[in-house]
Amino acid sequence: MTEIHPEVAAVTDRVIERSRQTRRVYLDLIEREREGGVHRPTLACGNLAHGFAAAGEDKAAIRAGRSMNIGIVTAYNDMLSAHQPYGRYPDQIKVFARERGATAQVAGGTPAMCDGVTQGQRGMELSLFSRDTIALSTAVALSHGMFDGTALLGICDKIVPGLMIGALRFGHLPTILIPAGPMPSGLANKEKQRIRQLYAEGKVGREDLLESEAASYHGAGTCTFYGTANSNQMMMDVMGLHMPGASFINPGTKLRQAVTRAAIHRLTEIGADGNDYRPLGRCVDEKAIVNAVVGLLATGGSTNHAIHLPAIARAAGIVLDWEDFDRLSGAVPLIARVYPNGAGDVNHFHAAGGMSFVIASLIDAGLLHDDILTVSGARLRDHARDPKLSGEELVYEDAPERSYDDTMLRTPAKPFQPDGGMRLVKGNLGRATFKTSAVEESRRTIEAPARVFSDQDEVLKAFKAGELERDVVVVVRFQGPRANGMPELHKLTPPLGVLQDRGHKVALVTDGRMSGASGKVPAAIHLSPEAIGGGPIAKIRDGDIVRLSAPEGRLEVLVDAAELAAREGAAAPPAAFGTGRELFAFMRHGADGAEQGGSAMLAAAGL
Ligand SMILES: O=C(O)[C@H](O)[C@@H](O)[C@H](O)[C@H](O)COP(=O)(O)O
Ligand code: SF4
Repeated sequence: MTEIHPEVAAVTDRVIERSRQTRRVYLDLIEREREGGVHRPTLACGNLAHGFAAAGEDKAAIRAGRSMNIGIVTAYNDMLSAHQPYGRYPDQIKVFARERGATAQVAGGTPAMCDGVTQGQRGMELSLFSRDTIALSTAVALSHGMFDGTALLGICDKIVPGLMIGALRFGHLPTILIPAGPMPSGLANKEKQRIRQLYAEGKVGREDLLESEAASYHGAGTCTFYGTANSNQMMMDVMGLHMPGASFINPGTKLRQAVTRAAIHRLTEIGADGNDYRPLGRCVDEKAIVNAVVGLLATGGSTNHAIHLPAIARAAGIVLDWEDFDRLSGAVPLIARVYPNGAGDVNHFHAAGGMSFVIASLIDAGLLHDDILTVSGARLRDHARDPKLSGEELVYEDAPERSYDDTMLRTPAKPFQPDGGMRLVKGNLGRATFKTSAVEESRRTIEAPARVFSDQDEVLKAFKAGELERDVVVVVRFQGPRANGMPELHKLTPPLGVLQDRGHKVALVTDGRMSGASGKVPAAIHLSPEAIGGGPIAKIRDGDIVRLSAPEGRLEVLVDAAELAAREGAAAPPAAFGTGRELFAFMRHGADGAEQGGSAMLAAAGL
């Protein structure tokens, strides 16, 4: 087995050391929950009878309590193309559970926001907090205490993080993630992006744009860009929380169903009453969390995980910060280019070798921890195998030695770039995330006059009015968790991309977020401290020179320190009403920083 890379080992030790106290508290909690928590055998008759009243053919087995009862937590809805296939999963899962003498019940559902539907709309201001709403819904579902194992049905952006945060508070239960897979490839993402830029320039009309979008997002399954949803799949793979090869099999295929079936069968084998107990809270340890960061950096994954991963880690008593990301980014090379970091999409990535290639390459280079507690029972290296059907039977084959497509995949020895796709930039404005994997090298240092906004729609208006036709650092503030819920500002990508393509030096600096599908425009995002509460971003004025540089790890406004300190910060826009945003005011008021996960829920819980 390859020695673990010294920097990966050092960061892992740093996380273990920093988390020692909180991790101890967490492990004690899940031990108490296992020993004395709310369980079917300890429920009163009235409780139990309510729990199995509608269980039909499973009633006797649930009542007897001699086999695993799986709690399904499902984020099914028709809004997310990725989650639409889940509508039929619970009935299938019940059949698969019965095949192993177990039972399954839908413990509860969670909301799931499609960021594609809300992108650029008011709903996006609920997006980040929908993650914590999902965590709360997961806790409500599992609080019934009827279950000995958990199956989580969720794929997209905040849904996997929310399900994980909620399920980790029931971390004494064995838990498996059940993906549904990407939609088949439609219109190429780069062509979609080209039509969007033409529309932003007024060169094509709404009908042409809609036609292009509908050809790209054309069916059931996850969107095929490598955004937050597909980054979630990769992370669950390298954390060992999926069955091997589960992530990128298309929905509605026999192979997809076979892997789901194998996942449920496996779940019935890792319960507390068996001889291979694998509780979620022990699977998600410091090594698994570091693996998720390494996988994210090596594949150019979504910047949103700079926010979600610290939140997931906190739920397991683990403290992860942006220095960890930055130090790992210096050691972990970029070995995959999937749109927006390249031309191909996740279907092409999967066909080119996909996660088998990534897991094998990173473990063999000592960059991933191989010795983690996987749900499959195998070492992580053995997850680098491809699921196939032999007749009706699921078999795993060694990934073929591929003359892999090196426009999509490279080995760590010959990477696309020597360092991972995500850097920490800091200076007199605070700390921010800068994703470099989709930004041309020549654009990773930008110094230009600022043009300051407090609203993304104002940026679009200024673009349309021709006010941005120059070298410019667009500063959009009051977009942090406590201001307006930290929406993604992905709608700014096409106009800023147009300016960039016209030869201007362009960058974005914001305390908000971008989509995992954003890419080509250099951006310092998640800037902390945010404008609300006095972050220096509130003091930047039109014309100030702002410099951001990924190679230098710096983000600065070039204004004399005394002058900057003497400036009054801009006033925050009024709190938003409408589209339900007022209902989330308590989450805005209590949210902590993006680096901690931007969560009022975790902050108030003392986690
Ligand atoms: O972080 C992400 O991956 C995004 O939130 C993604 O889920 C979102 O839906 C994008 O908006 C889709 O991309 P388009 O908006 O470009 O279609
Ligand atoms: S990937 Fe984004 S746009 Fe696609 S279904 Fe998921 S949330 Fe919606």
